[in-house]
Amino acid sequence: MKYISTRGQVSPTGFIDAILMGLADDGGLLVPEQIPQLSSDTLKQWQRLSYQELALEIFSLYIGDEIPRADLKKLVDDSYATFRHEDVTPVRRVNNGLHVMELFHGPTFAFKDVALQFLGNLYSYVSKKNNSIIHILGATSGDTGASAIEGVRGKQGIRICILHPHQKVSKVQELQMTTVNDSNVLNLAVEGTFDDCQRIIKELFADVEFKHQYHLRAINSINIARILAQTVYYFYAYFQLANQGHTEKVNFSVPTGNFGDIFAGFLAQKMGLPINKLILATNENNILARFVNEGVYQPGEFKGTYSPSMDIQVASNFERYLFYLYGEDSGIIATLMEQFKTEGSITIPGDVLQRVQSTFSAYSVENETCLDTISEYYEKYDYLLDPHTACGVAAADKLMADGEITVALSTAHPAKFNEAIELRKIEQTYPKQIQALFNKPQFQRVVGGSNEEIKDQLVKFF
Ligand SMILES: Cc1ncc(COP(=O)(O)O)c(C=O)c1O
Ligand SMILES: N[C@@H](CCOP(=O)(O)O)C(=O)O
Repeated sequence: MKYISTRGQVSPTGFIDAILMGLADDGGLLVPEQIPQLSSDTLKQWQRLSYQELALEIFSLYIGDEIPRADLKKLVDDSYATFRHEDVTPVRRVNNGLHVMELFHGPTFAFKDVALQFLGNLYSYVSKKNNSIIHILGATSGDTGASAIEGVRGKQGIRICILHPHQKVSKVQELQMTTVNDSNVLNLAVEGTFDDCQRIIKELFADVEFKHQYHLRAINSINIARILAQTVYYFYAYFQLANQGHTEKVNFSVPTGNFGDIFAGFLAQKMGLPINKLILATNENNILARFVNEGVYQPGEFKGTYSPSMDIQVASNFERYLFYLYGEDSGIIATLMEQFKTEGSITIPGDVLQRVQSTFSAYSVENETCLDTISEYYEKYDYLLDPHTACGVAAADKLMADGEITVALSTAHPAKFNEAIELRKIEQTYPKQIQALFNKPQFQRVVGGSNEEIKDQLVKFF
């Protein structure tokens, strides 16, 4: 399998080079040259596979023989051995129409572990095998950072620097990142928003000379490995339901910020998974919901919400979706992204919007609705939702039709976001791994948001 850029100016490249490249060198995003197509026979054969077996099959399609199968199997097995649930991403029935897929059974209690345990091990494998230098630079609104650090802390040959918006992540997220005292980890708390952090790292990755000189690698969902790993659980959820006799198409409701998770669902659908609608749920930072409902992609005003990990205006994977929406025409994408840069918005015509709406429906969840949903599900079903998951569940309740089955992605454990939960006077017991964080010293540097200051920190650290 080769990987190409959404902007068409990078020669097709193999899987490992694509992972190491992260952001494409022309500023676009890497996508597979062809999306593998699965027959209904293959889907049937995969229906009884374990999570690990399924991951191995899906990764093999995208990696080919670049990694020997036995090595890939070991990478997969090691990556999911750290999960606390034997099904890795179990699906629970909540009521007749709604099932919740719990993606938070990994080491940092968020869905990011599913991909970042794998990517951490993959980087370690590549570093040893090819003698590559791995200097990771990432931006986080809280979960990616903690998960990426956990995936590589203490690993030989790897250093990681994570930018997070100072005092705009939850207390537990901050502790998960900043109580790590391994010498290969640097936490920079940026005075600004997540969008500022993401813009800085994208600009540093786009400075190809700097990127190559310091061997910068990505762990955010601009890295195609993240998307591929997140595709697996859509299949696994569908198979878990099929094994219970639900063979009809299902909806997936996805709390969305950077458009990585829902893009993984879109990719699964393009591979042949019988998905009805992808329900895109945002919080009050609703650029993507407005796009799906009105056809205009234009950042609004930043709002701090109860689901801080989705406080995102500019979605880094949106370009990948536009690429498929416009028939894989990299010329159009380069023009649209240039237009977004200069004019600050993209508007699509009515016929294109109809295509968007045949795949997605979208709902923007207000702060109070998010809390109401947490209270309602706790009281009615004795099930505690984290505020991000609550956005997905609220959107599913609003948008799914009678008789449909929807899987809502539960992207984080509620213990990570007690700031929201306690507003509804719900008392939760923290898992012991989270409780233990409160007694540890923190290590982070608070920095301003200029590229030069960050560069300076990186040069000293790497
Ligand atoms: C808990 C949680 N839910 C949902 C999201 C949104 O996912 P994505 O950015 O892939 O759209 C994030 C951040 O990525 C998150 O941390
Ligand atoms: N919500 C994310 C933001 C970064 O998203 P990514 O999927 O591109 O890594 C976070 O928790 O950091």
